Amino acid sequence: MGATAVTSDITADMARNADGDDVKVRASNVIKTYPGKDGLVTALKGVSVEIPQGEMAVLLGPSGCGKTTLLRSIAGLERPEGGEISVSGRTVYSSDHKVYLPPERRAVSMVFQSYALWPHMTVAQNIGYPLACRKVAKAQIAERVQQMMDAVHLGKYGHRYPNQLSGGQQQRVALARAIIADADVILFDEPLSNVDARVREEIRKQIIALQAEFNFAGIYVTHDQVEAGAIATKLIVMNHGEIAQVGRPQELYDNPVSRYVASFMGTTTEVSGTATSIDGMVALDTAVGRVIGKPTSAIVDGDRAVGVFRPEWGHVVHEHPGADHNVWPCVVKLKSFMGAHMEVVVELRTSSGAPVEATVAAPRGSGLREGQCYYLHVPSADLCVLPEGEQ
Ligand SMILES: Nc1ncnc2c1ncn2[C@@H]1O[C@H](COP(=O)(O)OP(=O)(O)OP(=O)(O)O)[C@@H](O)[C@H]1O
Repeated sequence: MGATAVTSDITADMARNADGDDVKVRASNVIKTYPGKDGLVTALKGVSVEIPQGEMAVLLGPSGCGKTTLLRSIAGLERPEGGEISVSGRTVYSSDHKVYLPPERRAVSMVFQSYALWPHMTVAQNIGYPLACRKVAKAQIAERVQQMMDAVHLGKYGHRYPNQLSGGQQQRVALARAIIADADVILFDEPLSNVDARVREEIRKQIIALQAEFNFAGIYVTHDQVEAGAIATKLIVMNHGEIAQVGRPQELYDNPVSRYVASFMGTTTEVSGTATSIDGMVALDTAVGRVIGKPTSAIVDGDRAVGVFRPEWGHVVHEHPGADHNVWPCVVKLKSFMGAHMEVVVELRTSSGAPVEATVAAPRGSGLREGQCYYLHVPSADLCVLPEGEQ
């Protein structure tokens, strides 16, 4: 990293947002490029995020969308070309004011995918290391280490070395080490991708419990939508170095503002058409007839748009349900057993003759048969209408 100009201001007011939250990380208009084979690659195109105390922000998106670059820029492991980053109200990076604080001066802890434990140190020594660096008294370190080992259920493993632990246990040591330092902010770089599914779920629950106990602000990178939904209080979906949408996981699932976010958050069926607005709702003229839904992004009359719904928003029924909108005759093409429910693919009749397929979740025992005719009903209050745009 280049020369280090250090001027940082700390003010309590800077850390409050308009809602009065104590903002622990604020990134404003962060730009980062890398040299690529065919010129510069812009990994972050002016990204802004705000993470208050006690929130777990999850950066979610496909490979290459810029999640790790944003996390590493906040940690100080990457140096952006533009924008501003503050941690607990202190400017740690500013392109305008030529501020760059190195990682060790940013009051952030980090948990890596690779655990990054010292192999020659015991579990207790690894966990106590941040306190030993600060020259905390030995008796106090021993007490805090025991407390942290108990918190991550490794109370009896203090004397072991990392190579005598499973991957999941090693990651719990790394977690304890990150938390013992009392950092306001803990950054998690895909911490669970090296552990198996069962252990992953266990550690995920432990991270949630530890955050409730220690009240740090977390930023967590993953490309696993299920993991993101389970752990996030604030989900940040990224796309090509930009933020596509921010909100609680359920908001993004129920009210995506783009087809990209809709499909990234889970299975969708899409029906495209031309929009006309009616009383706050939008009607689409489509190949399956009129589709009515709620606009979750700005749509004006005449726009090309898509009606989007999730499997569990649709109902495949034997008799016409009597609703005025969004009822279509259909034929069941395929039924798959999914454990808690059946996934049913139905084909809808269209004016053009080209079939439209929809995926619907049906209760087990609903008696649907492949090849038989039914009605598909999607309540208009659930169905989202989104700009056709790019996916
Ligand atoms: N050190 C580097 N040198 C050159 N290009 C890089 C470097 N690091 C990242 N990039 C590029 O920047 C873009 C964003 O990468 P980044 O690693 O932040 O994405 P990501 O969303 O974290 O992906 P993944 O989930 O695969 O880790 C990609 O196009 C990547 O190829």
